[in-house]
Amino acid sequence: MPRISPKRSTAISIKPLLFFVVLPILLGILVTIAPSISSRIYTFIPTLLCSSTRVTTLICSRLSLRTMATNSAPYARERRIAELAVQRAAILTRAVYTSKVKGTVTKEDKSPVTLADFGAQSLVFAALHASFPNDNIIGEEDSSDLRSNPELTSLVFTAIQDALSSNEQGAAESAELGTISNEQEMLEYIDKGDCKDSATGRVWALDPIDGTKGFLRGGQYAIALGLLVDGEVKVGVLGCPNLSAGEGEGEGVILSAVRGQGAIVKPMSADLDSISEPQQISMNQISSTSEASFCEGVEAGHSAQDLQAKIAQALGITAPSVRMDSQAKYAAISMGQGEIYLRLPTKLTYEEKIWDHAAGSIIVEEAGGELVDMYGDAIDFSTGRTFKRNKGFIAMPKSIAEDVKKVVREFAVETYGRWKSSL
Ligand SMILES: Nc1ncnc2c1ncn2[C@@H]1O[C@H](COP(=O)(O)OS(=O)(=O)O)[C@@H](OP(=O)(O)O)[C@H]1O
Ligand SMILES: [Mg+2]
Repeated sequence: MPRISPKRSTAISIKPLLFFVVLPILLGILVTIAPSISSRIYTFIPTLLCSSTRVTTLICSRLSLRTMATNSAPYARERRIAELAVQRAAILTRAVYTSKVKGTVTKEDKSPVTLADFGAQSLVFAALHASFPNDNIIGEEDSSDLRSNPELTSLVFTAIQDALSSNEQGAAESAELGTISNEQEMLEYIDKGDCKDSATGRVWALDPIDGTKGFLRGGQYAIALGLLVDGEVKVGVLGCPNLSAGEGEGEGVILSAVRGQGAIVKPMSADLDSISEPQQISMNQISSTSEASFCEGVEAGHSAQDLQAKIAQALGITAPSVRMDSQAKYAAISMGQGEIYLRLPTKLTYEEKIWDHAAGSIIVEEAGGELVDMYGDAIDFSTGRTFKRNKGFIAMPKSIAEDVKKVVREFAVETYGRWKSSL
């Protein structure tokens, strides 16, 4: 039962008194003296309203001018901090890859995690906390494997200190990106990613190393960071240390996108703040599915490769699939290095993770692509840490989207039936 506060019950008891006694007296006085003052009241009230509206408008316009001066486009600051945080995390992951000790442990779900996953997560969360302390965060890792392993904890902390000292930041930048002073603080940052709700407010989703198996074998991997606002991805940043923007370009790219503003790529080693006109990226808007090449995951346990091969054949694709770990697949097709990404489930009980798609999805969409599930339905990012309304993810350029969706839907219905979410 809702409780009535004492204040509210007093208000109820004096209401009749106000209504039946005080109000008639005031009305009486007003009627008597109205002829002399009513005209003044009637002109005073609109004047008051107008001037307060003008003051409000003036304040608002001053504030928005200031905001525009420092932050010319929506989410400019979020994109910038996310890019810098991902770049700093990549310094750590690259250093761990070349060092002998990777600190690999097996998680409860049997997947590997390395000291680089923990270090990257801690660095990115320190940056988000420094710049956006009120935002929520969903992160793949937690600190439980570290808290029971002091040796690994110390290795992660050392890797973080090395990355911080080799990242040549100015004082202002390190204030924006935060630092990590001791092991306890590092563990606390790692555990900031325990948010469960992705439907309301501002929520960042991070995979500190997407494609950990790819990372370990020297293949593709990605540091993937997305910002959701009320369940919709608004900003995405993908750091792909082993991917190139094209022939003759160096290895290592950072892709980013803001909803409605297109997608861009920058060299990973660049001074990101000094790039005033970054390179826009766009998908190949081919006219027929038979011209496409398609990407899929390396691990046979992560997507139904046999079914994907049949779908490719039905689409008239003759080129062999390009197998690649991580969201580098989204990055590759967004830069026109391939056209279609197929990820159909090996079992319907597996729920795809929000951090495995948040950043990649917006980059593909802003590069002129479409991302839907295997039945052609929109992807719903509002269901928490995992996707509860979608199975099977497909991405392609808009120009061939209708044809691809039709074929994939037919195979999906035939293979899995019409899966229904329990939500
Ligand atoms: N059964 C199953 N089905 C689908 N996806 C799964 C499955 N098991 C794990 N994962 C997630 O796959 C993430 C790696 O995806 P990839 O695209 O790199 O897969 S692949 O290795 O290239 O096949 C991997 O992310 P990381 O753990 O960050 O590497 C997992 O989140
Ligand atoms: Mg991961």
